[in-house]
Amino acid sequence: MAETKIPRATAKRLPIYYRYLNILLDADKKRVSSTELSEAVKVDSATIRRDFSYFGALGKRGYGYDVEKLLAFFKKILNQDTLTNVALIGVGNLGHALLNFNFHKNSNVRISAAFDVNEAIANTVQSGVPVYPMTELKKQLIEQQIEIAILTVPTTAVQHITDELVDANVKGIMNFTPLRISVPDTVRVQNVDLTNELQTLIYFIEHYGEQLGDHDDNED
Ligand SMILES: NC(=O)c1ccc[n+]([C@@H]2O[C@H](COP(=O)([O-])OP(=O)(O)OC[C@H]3O[C@@H](n4cnc5c(N)ncnc54)[C@H](O)[C@@H]3O)[C@@H](O)[C@H]2O)c1
Repeated sequence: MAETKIPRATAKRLPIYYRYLNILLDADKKRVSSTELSEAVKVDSATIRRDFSYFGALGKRGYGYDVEKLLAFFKKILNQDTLTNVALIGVGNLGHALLNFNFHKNSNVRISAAFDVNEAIANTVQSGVPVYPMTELKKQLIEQQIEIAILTVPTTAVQHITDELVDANVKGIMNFTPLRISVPDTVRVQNVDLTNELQTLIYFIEHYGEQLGDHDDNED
């Protein structure tokens, strides 16, 4: 099951389904139809059925989906039962904001170590997270078995740091810098660019105006 290859757009929707299913469980709901789910998460029901179909037939015709079963299933797929420790590199404006936020509500992910070249911030604790000097990067990542890193450093430093992360066996990088980084095939990069997202939003509003629905995601 873990090896199922799913489209990126489907993967991006899984946490949305997961969050809503938790709400249903808290409300003691035993089952949910794809139409109900569709209205709640603002994804059309055909897409939901197709997304779920990548994992085999999970629902029953005329019955819908069993909330508990579906939740258990997503929990496993999304690794919700294991805590994932993440490193943050660059404790500046954006880094501080992320440390402060630290994915509280999504308790299976947390930033457990931060790194910065600035001596004034290295060897301090920020929002409950230890900040290490860059000289300790590889040692700490390996010791703490951290395989995911968030990059919030200036663009000038980003490729060099990426190479160090790769050398420390990091498997996934969330890149907040506007620069596209080079990594080997074994490493996955997720770029986050707020300017792009805003520009896309402005484009859609200017070109499609009132035809817009609630879509918040690109299709595959
Ligand atoms: N993706 C987005 O939506 C978004 C939004 C804002 C900022 N950014 C980007 O995020 C990055 C950080 O922005 P910021 O406003 O927090 O910058 P900042 O200058 O406030 O912080 C950068 C931090 O990185 C540290 N740093 C510098 N060189 C380093 C190195 N070689 N190794 C380790 N740490 C190093 C600095 O000491 C500083 O603490 C920039 O690349 C910026 O373009 C992205």
